[in-house]
Parts: sequence; C-alpha cells; structure tokens
Amino acid sequence: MLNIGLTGGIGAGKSTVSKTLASLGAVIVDGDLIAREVVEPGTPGLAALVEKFGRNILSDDGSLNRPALAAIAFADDESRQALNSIVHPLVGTRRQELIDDAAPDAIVVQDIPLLVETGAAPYFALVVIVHVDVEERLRRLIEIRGTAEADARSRIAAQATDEQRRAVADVWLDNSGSESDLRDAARTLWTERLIPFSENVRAGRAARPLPRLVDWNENWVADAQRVVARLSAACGDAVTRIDHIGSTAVTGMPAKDVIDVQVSVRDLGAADRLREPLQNIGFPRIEHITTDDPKSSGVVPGEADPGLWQKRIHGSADPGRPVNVHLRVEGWPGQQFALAFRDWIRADSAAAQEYVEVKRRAESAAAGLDYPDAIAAYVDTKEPWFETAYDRVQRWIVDTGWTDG
Ligand SMILES: CC(C)(COP(=O)(O)OP(=O)(O)OC[C@H]1O[C@@H](n2cnc3c(N)ncnc32)[C@H](O)[C@@H]1O)[C@@H](O)C(=O)NCCC(=O)NCCS
Ligand SMILES: Nc1ncnc2c1ncn2[C@@H]1O[C@H](COP(=O)(O)OP(=O)(O)OP(=O)(O)O)[C@@H](O)[C@H]1O
Repeated sequence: MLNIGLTGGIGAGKSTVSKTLASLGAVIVDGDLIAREVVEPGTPGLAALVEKFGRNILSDDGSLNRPALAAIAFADDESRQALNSIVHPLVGTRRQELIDDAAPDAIVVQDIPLLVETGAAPYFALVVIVHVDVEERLRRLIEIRGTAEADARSRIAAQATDEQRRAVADVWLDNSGSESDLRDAARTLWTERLIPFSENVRAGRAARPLPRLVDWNENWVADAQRVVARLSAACGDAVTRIDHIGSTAVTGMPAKDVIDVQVSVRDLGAADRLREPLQNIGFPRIEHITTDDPKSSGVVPGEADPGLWQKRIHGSADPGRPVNVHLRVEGWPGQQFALAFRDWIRADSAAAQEYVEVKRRAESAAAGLDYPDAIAAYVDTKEPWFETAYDRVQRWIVDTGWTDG
C-alpha cells in the first residue's frame, strides 16, 4: 500500500484532485466526508458536540446545523480547539478503518484539510499540496460556492500558511490556472509518479537514476529535511541520529541528483528491525550494494575488523526523489567517516575540487552504460580516491579536533 497525503487551504482544489485520482484508481479517504459521518444523528460524536456547544447547533430535525456550528467554532481559538478535540479522534479512528479495508496494493490518497496543521506530513510516503493564492481562493469560494467572506476568512486564519505548506510539500500543484489544467496535472502525477512509486514499493526496488552530475541545487536542503523528518517518524527512538550526508549536503558541490541520508542505529539488529517500517513509508531495503558509498567494498586498510564497516541500505522508491538511506551503527568507523568526510569537503575547498574532478572521471566512465553497470563503473572509478581520502580525513580529524557533535 502506498499512503499519499493530499492537502491545501480551503478552496484550493483538493476535491478536484482527489476526484481525478479516484477516477484513475486511487482509494480516496476523504477527511471532510468522514468528519460528517462521525457527527450524523444518533452518533456519540453529535452527542459530544451538543454537550459542549448546546442544542442550538442542531436543526429542527435533530441533525447538525453546520453553519450554526461553524459560526461558533471559527469565532475563537478556544471553541475551534474544543470542536477539533471532539471530532478529530473520531475521524482518526474511522480513517484507520477505511485504510485497513484497502487492498494491499492500493494507492491510498488521504484528503486531509488539516494535514499540515496537525503535523501529520512525515507519516505519508508523499505529500501533495494544492495551492492557489489566498485572494483567488476567496474569490472562488465567494463567487462559485457562495461562501460568506467572513466565514472563509476566519477558516483561512485558522489554517496553515503557504510557507508552512511549502515546507512539507513533495508535490506542489499550482491551481492558479483552469480546473482542467489541474486535472491534467493530477493525471500526470498519477501516471508518472504514483504508479511507478507504488510498483517500486511492491517490488522492493529503489528508484535509481543513471549517474549524471548536475549543478548543486538549493532545493536539496529542503528535500533532505523532508526525508529526514519522514525517516525520523518511521524509525522513532530506534535511531540515535539522522543526517544529510554526501555531496548534496555540501553547498555548491555538483552531484548526482540523489540525496544521501545516514540513519545511525545502536546495532545492526536495530537496523534490521527497521526494514518494514522503512518499506512502508516508501524506502525499501536494497540487498546489494548499488551506491557509490565510500568503502562500500567493506575491507578497509588499517581497520582491524572489516565487520565494523557493515551497514544496511534502503532507497527511495519515489521516482521523483531518489534517496539513498545508509543505516550504520553509531560510533563505528563508517558512520563516523560519512559525517567527517562531509565536513572535510565543506571545510577544505582544494579537497572539494579534487573530489569534483574524481566525480567527473567517474561520470565519464559510466557514460553510455546502463543500470547497474553504470553505477558499478562510477563506483569503481571513485573507490581508489576514497581509499586515500579516508586517511586524509583521519589526519584532518586529529588536526582540527573534529567531533560529530
Ligand atoms: C464546523 C463544521 C461543522 C462546518 O461545516 P461546513 O459544512 O461548513 O464545512 P466542511 O466540513 O465541509 O469543511 C470545509 C472546509 O473548512 C475547513 N475546515 C473545517 N474544519 C476546520 C477546522 N477545524 N479548522 C480549520 N479549517 C477547517 C477545511 O478547509 C474544510 O475543507 C465542520 O467544518 C466541522 O465539523 N469541522 C471540524 C472537523 C474538521 O476539522 N474537519 C476538517 C478536517 S478532518
Ligand atoms: N482552477 C480553477 N478555476 C476556477 N475555479 C476552480 C478551479 N479549481 C477549483 N475551482 C472551484 O473552486 C472551488 C474550490 O475547489 P475544491 O472544492 O476542489 O476545493 P477544496 O480544496 O476541495 O475545498 P475545501 O477546502 O472546501 O474542501 C470549487 O467550487 C471548484 O469548482
């Protein structure tokens, strides 16, 4: 199962996207719909609302008078939070039941208006945000839907800002154009990203681009932050730290468009226990070494125990954001080297330049080859340089007093 989170401010166009994805085969779990279901007449949810807000939130037929409750709930923070604390747990339980009912190979799209506000973003394999500037959303809500301006404005004030949404967005669907443009964008998302993502997860396969260097991209920093947040949510306290490592973590360094992240664990058993949680969030384990990770061959001159270089590798199954996840044991040489190497390259511009040249040679060696030979050629070309870099980093650590703190 692939769990996608879909959100956006009121009137941004979530429903348009979820309808399109539903028509293509996604299982939609609709937050607004569930929020209605759990307060239908006769439910404990409606009884709890009446107890809190009084009988004047009911219509004559005993059902919830939604505009009446909205007028109370969106008037002040305390009332809204009281409403949320009654309705949200009931929505959460029902949502989980619907997810449990979905087929194991389903692509589940959870349409959640308050996904960002509730801090739920890292629990999804992918977060899709539908965006329109606030004034245009207001215009559409007022003119097309007949919403009262004050009501729309008070809901917007109770929701996340565009900036907060942008920080967690893996996919940003701009709905400033026509509704049919948005439907086209949703269809492209489905065929080019969600379908291959889901197939990769089921096959236990990571998305693997060919080794081509591109200029350093400032978006890599935010991409890595979202990956780290997601891994952190999936791993809980089984890990000691999670770091953005490798070239994409070094400002200005050309790199393959693959984010490297190191997850530090207490022992390899802990790494093995993370196999399923990581797979479930879109990072299947890769059994064979397919990355250009330093010392991936395992044997390190000067190290008494090559076993101390063991690690586990997972990779992102998302074709839109390749990631290598290196699980290494806290304090072992490989774990320390990954952190120190990044900091050495950040600090020493001559070493960084050398590294770029080595990478360019590796790229040329891989040119014209296909996966996995291309990766192997890339790795083989870089490996000898890493053998010497290892010793230089050890000396640099001694000279500078570097620590991983
Ligand atoms: C207050 C209620 C009765 C008003 O009903 P109404 O039919 O006018 O709105 P509807 O439920 O269709 O929601 C429309 C949009 O309002 C916004 N909205 C709804 N509830 C909230 C909230 N608690 N905080 C901020 N925005 C909200 C969302 O953008 C949502 O998509 C209703 O919104 C409600 O019960 N809200 C609490 C449940 C909730 O938080 N739902 C949204 C996420 S599960
Ligand atoms: N690109 C567009 N141009 C014009 N109108 C649009 C466009 N996209 C959506 N709309 C209209 O704007 C309104 C809001 O869209 P939609 O219902 O999809 O938003 P939503 O995010 O699901 O809203 P809510 O937060 O209330 O659930 C609808 O009336 C819809 O028909």
